[in-house]
Amino acid sequence: MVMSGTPGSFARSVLTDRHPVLLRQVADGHPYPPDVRRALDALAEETAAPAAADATDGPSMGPLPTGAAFPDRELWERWGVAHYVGRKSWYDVPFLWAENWFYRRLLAAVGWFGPGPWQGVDPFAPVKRAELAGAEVAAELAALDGLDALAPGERDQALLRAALWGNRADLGFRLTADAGTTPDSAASAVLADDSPALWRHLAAAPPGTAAVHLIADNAGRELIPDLILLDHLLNTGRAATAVLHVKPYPYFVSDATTADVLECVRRIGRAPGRAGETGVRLREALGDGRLAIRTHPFFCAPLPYAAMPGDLRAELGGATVTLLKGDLNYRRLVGDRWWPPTSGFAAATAYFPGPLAALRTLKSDVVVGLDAATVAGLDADSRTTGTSWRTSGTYAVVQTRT
Ligand SMILES: O=P(O)(O)OC[C@@]1(O)O[C@H](CO)[C@@H](O)[C@@H]1O
Repeated sequence: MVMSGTPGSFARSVLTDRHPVLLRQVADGHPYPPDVRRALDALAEETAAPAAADATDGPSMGPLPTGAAFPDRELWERWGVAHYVGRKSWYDVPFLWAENWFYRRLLAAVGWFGPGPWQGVDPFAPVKRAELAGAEVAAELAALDGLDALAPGERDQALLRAALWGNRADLGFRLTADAGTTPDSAASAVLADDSPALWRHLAAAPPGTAAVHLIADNAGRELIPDLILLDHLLNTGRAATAVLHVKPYPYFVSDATTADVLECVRRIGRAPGRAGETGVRLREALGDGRLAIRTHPFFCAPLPYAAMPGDLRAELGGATVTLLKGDLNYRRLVGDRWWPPTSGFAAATAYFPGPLAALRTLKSDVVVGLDAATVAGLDADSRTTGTSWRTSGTYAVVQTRT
């Protein structure tokens, strides 16, 4: 199990380096009143790094307020709140637990669940909005015009790759990315690429039957290529229906919510050329139900997908394929554990209720399904550069179990 406070680990650095920066960014993002600012400061203090770099003690994880501000209490109780909250230090719990409770507490601090005037105001909206208005998004949408020049197979692959590398545009990752950790495009590589198997699997579905589910990760520059990929699958008949699973509330900085889906569809539709046409089709597909949005609460659980509840299991079990986007979904898919990187992907995901494909850039320590020679080469490179190949965002995987 990856723990939150292991000395020198990536997980610990998320708590000690990334979370304080994020709390400051949230406080600066909206003109929050003094009580919200005090609550954010209190969360920063409670979660601050222990004085010694190898210590895992410190204040225990604090509770949420009672009553209306904690409408999801029952769920969190089911997810294990009694084991950790009020009992364990932030640095002495599973990494997944620490991160998820942190984001849930952050939402409480800013009044997301209300009641009150800040109810439903996304604390991450300012950064999400800035990204959507940026030049990168405009350029990526304009690049769609070039797709006409490609052969159909190349077009498929270009759109899949866009969705894959879109995962690099994670606003949480960029909170602490610096010159030493900014992904180097020239060195980027897909370390395991099962995309041919994914395309074969989709082609094998009887015409007009395929249901493609996509468990989304980040909004903005990741969600746009995800939506474009889903439109492409619908438009070319490889999917009869598509289901987009997003978070029920703002989470992990830039994770997509329903509001973000609508913003992205609007942004795509406002673009000239092919992108604009895609935006029109996406609106139609949402309107006629070929593209559905789901917001299952389990997507905000501090647990691996092996623990998914029966209703979600049944829904994903009916998918022709489920595409899982991003790093956090990958951690939850294989279990947040120190797997040897050469462990089998199929074995780690055998419990999953249907065919699946993980599209993920590597931004945390967990990985499976790599060959030994690749791992040896990457380890040697990391020793030379001092930057871990597992967390730099330089590498990616497309792994399937069909
Ligand atoms: O899931 P994503 O957006 O690809 O990545 C999220 C991430 O960068 O943020 C978390 C740390 O804050 C980790 O789970 C992971 O490394």
